[in-house]
Amino acid sequence: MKVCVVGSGYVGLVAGTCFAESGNDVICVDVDKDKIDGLKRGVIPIYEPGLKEMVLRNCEEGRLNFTTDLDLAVKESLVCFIAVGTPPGADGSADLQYVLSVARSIGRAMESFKIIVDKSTVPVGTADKVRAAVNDELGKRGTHIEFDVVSNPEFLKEGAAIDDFMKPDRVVIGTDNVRTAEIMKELYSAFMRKSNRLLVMDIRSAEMTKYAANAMLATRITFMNQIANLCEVMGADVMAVREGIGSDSRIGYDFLFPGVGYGGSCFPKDVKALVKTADECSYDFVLLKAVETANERQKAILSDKILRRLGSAGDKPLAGKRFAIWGLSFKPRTDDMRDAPSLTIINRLLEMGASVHAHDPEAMNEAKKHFGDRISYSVNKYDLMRGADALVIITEWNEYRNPDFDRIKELLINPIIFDGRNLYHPARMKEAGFEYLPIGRNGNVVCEMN
Ligand SMILES: NC(=O)C1=CN([C@@H]2O[C@H](COP(=O)(O)OP(=O)(O)OC[C@H]3O[C@@H](n4cnc5c(N)ncnc54)[C@H](O)[C@@H]3O)[C@@H](O)[C@H]2O)C=CC1
Ligand SMILES: O=C(O)[C@H]1O[C@H](OP(=O)(O)OP(=O)(O)OC[C@H]2O[C@@H](n3ccc(=O)[nH]c3=O)[C@H](O)[C@@H]2O)[C@H](O)[C@@H](O)[C@@H]1O
Repeated sequence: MKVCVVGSGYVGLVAGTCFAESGNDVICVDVDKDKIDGLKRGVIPIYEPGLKEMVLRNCEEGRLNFTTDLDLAVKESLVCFIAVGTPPGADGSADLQYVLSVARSIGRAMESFKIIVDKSTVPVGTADKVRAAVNDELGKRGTHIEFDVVSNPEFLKEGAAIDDFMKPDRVVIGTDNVRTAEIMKELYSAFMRKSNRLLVMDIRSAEMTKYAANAMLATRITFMNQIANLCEVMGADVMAVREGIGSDSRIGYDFLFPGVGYGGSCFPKDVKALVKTADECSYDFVLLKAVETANERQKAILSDKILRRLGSAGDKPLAGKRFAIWGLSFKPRTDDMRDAPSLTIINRLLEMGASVHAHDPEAMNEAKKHFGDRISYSVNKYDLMRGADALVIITEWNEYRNPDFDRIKELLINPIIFDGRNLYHPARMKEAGFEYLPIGRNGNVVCEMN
């Protein structure tokens, strides 16, 4: 099938590449000329495991192409995906300017029947706006061409994007047209081997499904963060509690890891957008508003602990203190720093007068865009600890899981570790001579917890 994907970011590039991998002819479009020029030379603009190899292979075999020429891509394709950003506007609602601008461009370019698929995360009712924008452009041209608008939200996770796309738990197709549903089923058939859960539903339900999924996951994480905070005061251990509740098949173990608050390009903005959608309909979504507030507080948990343990009086209570940071990206296996908790935590440490020295396996270039030379960076994860007052763990990269603790103890001024991701066993850290401050753990757990 001939497919174009407009927007070659995390979602568009992964979707386009996976569609090419399953034998389709795909053109990925972007307005960013540098990005497209780079992709043509095999330079992948993001870090996503497995993506580079797959892009190179499909380009070489001629099924995957890159262009800034949207007109040409649209003319040559039956299915046109919109996969551009929907960032939060000033009031928290999803900013649809990029989606609607692409819809207009498609309306100006199309010469035959098209299936226009909205893959960006968009509020309920956006498909109607896309349809109106395309019709408006066709009207300006004084022409009538049939087209269909489909909602096909994406559920991939960064860091596991290819696997999530090729082996999805489900694919959601929102359409009111049976023939279009069949074409979409054919396009996705290669990915339906793990589960045959291709769910065809009405467009508005498909649009809502995406927000409901992200809001549910954000709520679940927030719930666990609050349980962890309570465990800490009550002397319980949140990792034992996780085992205890996760074993109930109605609850399950996934997405119950407490930490420094959820971040990333989607949970924060999608929770905000859903609250805003509800507000616009005069529905007070109290639960999600509380989730947002609780998550903001959670991002301050680590810096609050640091302040309590190492702070002094005055308006710069951490002046003269030096911190080694492990992990900058919002989660492991990505270089994405959009809404990363590390931004809040590090800014807070800097405001309190501390100096910050950071390591991340992939995100240091991204971090430089945010912090510039206000912090220093180290490609070696131990060097930055020399003379530091404590180690602060923000992101759970695998390479931090079994470090050389003797070396850490030698380098730090104080053997203190503030762990925002509960990577180590508290009892063992105590034996090793560390003062270990995880999230919601008491160190009395005798058995190993996963
Ligand atoms: N990042 C993720 O893990 C996921 C994102 N989503 C949703 O997918 C959408 C896209 O997200 P990302 O891929 O992360 O965004 P991104 O920011 O990585 O990529 C968007 C791309 O669109 C391009 N673009 C903007 N306007 C354009 C235009 N008029 N024509 C052509 N290209 C244009 C930009 O240059 C950029 O390369 C958002 O709605 C997001 O909420 C959904 C699931 C997962
Ligand atoms: O709409 C999106 O963009 C995507 O958002 C999330 O994916 P992503 O943001 O890539 O990453 P997650 O693994 O979901 O992590 C999000 C945040 O939650 C945090 N998290 C996750 C899981 C957990 O148990 N605890 C926890 O604190 C992570 O550290 C991270 O900050 C969803 O998981 C995807 O299904 C969705 O498609």
